[in-house]
Amino acid sequence: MKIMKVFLPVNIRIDDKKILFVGGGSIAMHKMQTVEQYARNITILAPRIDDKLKAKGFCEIRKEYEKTDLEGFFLVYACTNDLEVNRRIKKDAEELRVLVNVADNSELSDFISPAVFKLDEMTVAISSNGQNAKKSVEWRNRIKAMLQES
Ligand SMILES: C[C@@]1(CC(=O)O)c2cc3[nH]c(cc4nc(cc5[nH]c(cc(n2)[C@H]1CCC(=O)O)[C@@](C)(CC(=O)O)[C@@H]5CCC(=O)O)C(CC(=O)O)=C4CCC(=O)O)c(CCC(=O)O)c3CC(=O)O
Ligand SMILES: NC(=O)C1=CN([C@@H]2O[C@H](COP(=O)(O)OP(=O)(O)OC[C@H]3O[C@@H](n4cnc5c(N)ncnc54)[C@H](O)[C@@H]3O)[C@@H](O)[C@H]2O)C=CC1
Repeated sequence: MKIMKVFLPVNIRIDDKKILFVGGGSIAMHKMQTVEQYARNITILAPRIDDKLKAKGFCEIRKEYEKTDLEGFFLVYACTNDLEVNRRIKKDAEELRVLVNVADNSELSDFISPAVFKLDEMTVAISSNGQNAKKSVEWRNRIKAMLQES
């Protein structure tokens, strides 16, 4: 029998760590909106990077992914539109002990992204164990509205 995936909620320290996004399209942009509220040491690696991502001024590497690109990174988000490349990133990251999020497959991910509301030092982070992202967003929005009322 296949074991069900389980994700432990943790707050992981990243101020002294490097984060890599492989792929610079709409999903990378989407994830960046949360990550950039916490991290500055971000690198985007892709042959083509969307203008909106470029405007953020993070480090850019304009090339196709290869295994050595992972060296020195703590977290990697595999966000290319090539599912085979995303799987290769997963395999390489495992070998190099880099924690990986595979945008198209939470089953292959070491970590997933919760729905976040941040206000100064306070954070609310909602997850559905990767099973119902829409519901996570809905809960986050309700809690956010409630907090903004009070
Ligand atoms: C596993 C995970 C990815 C990961 O992190 O690995 C995942 C997977 C999937 N998302 C899907 C759909 C959508 N996801 C969003 C948006 C967000 N998704 C996020 C997280 C996660 N989504 C992780 C699990 C989190 C958890 O545990 O709950 C948020 C919270 C955070 C972030 O991405 O940064 C971010 C809100 C950002 C914000 O607002 O702040 C919207 C738009 C919306 O609702 O606004 C749609 C509807 C699109 C539409 O219907 O058009 C589907 C398709 C099936 C389905 O419809 O459910 C899958 C399944 C799959 O791809 O396997
Ligand atoms: N987790 C989620 O919530 C969702 C995830 N997805 C998945 O996210 C992935 C990305 O989708 P989009 O951002 O919309 O695609 P996109 O087409 O906007 O961007 C793709 C990016 O990948 C880059 N890329 C392609 N091949 C590469 C390689 N060999 N090395 C490095 N970079 C490479 C491109 O240059 C581009 O920057 C897809 O696999 C899709 O299935 C899609 C919807 C929801």
